[in-house]
Amino acid sequence: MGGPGSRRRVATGRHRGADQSRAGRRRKWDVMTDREGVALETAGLARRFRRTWALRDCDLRIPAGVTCALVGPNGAGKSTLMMLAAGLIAPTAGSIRIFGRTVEPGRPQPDLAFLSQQRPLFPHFSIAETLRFGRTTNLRWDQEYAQELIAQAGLGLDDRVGRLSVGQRARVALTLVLARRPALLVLDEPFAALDPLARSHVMTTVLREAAATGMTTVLSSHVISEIDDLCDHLVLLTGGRVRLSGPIDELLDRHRVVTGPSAEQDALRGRVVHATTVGRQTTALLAGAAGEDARSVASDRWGIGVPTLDEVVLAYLRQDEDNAQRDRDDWEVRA
Ligand SMILES: Nc1ncnc2c1ncn2[C@@H]1O[C@H](COP(=O)(O)OP(=O)(O)OP(=O)(O)O)[C@@H](O)[C@H]1O
Repeated sequence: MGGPGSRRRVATGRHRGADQSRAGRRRKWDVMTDREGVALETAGLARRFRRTWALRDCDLRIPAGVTCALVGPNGAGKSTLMMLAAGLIAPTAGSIRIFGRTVEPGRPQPDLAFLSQQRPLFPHFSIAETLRFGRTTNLRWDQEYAQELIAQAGLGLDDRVGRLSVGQRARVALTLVLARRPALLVLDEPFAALDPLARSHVMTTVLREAAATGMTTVLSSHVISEIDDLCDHLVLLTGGRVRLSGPIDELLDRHRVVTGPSAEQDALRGRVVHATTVGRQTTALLAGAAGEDARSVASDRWGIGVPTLDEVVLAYLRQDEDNAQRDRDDWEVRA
């Protein structure tokens, strides 16, 4: 298990200078965009669909330049947050700002490019026609880069979109958003339905762009192992609320996973996010416990380690599940 210090994410400084010539060429697209500071900020953001609150009390800050994973179970509000950021729907309450500018629903946002889960493309268009469509419908468009990405994908401009594989279509759809040179790229489940090779191509393309230009990326996914290598920032949504948010290294450092005798687990009380007991052994995720600090609540009979991202996310999801079950039981007792 690597400690927090050993985690070095690909999207960070190490690869920033990877392709200086390309970075230089791209600087013209940085105009009018503050890539320092905060990329996305929400205050009391909420969205209701009829009687369902898809998102509530959402106060978030995603710094510029990070690659941020938006995770959470089905129906947690991930797509809703992304659509609010893209200005495709209006908030019921609160506000959302992209690089300091309040998002006004329906107004174009040249700094942001959003790719929805459906990856909308016209099947009867050739790739050349698809790129032409991109050029005419976007305020900012880098045709040279679009063609470069299509060539990298091994595709021809005459290829018909309707005859492409799911993975190839994903790369055309990604080209359409990247050629807009966004300062903030928002991808809703970009790896869904992709085989491992196609997934890796999509990841590499996004990382290269982020490394060369400092682009901020927010992407949703259900597969933690997928985002673990790719992202340096995490937002966990459950039931329309932000459950965890921050740099992944810091989140891991604020938790410890402990394994020890279940007879002693009362000593951990107050720190446990979630515990699982099998036989006489308990494994628990402790919050707010870094290094020696965890030793103050767990005796020498407990093993203490830095959790994986998977362990942290799962513990919070299980805690929510347990709380929901407890609420249901309370209702039944009262009824
Ligand atoms: N257009 C809509 N009309 C009614 N309810 C909606 C609409 N869009 C979303 N919802 C509801 O809002 C909640 C959040 O949905 P959302 O799609 O944002 O979740 P999600 O985290 O993206 O889920 P998934 O991982 O399944 O894509 C759900 O309860 C969903 O049913």
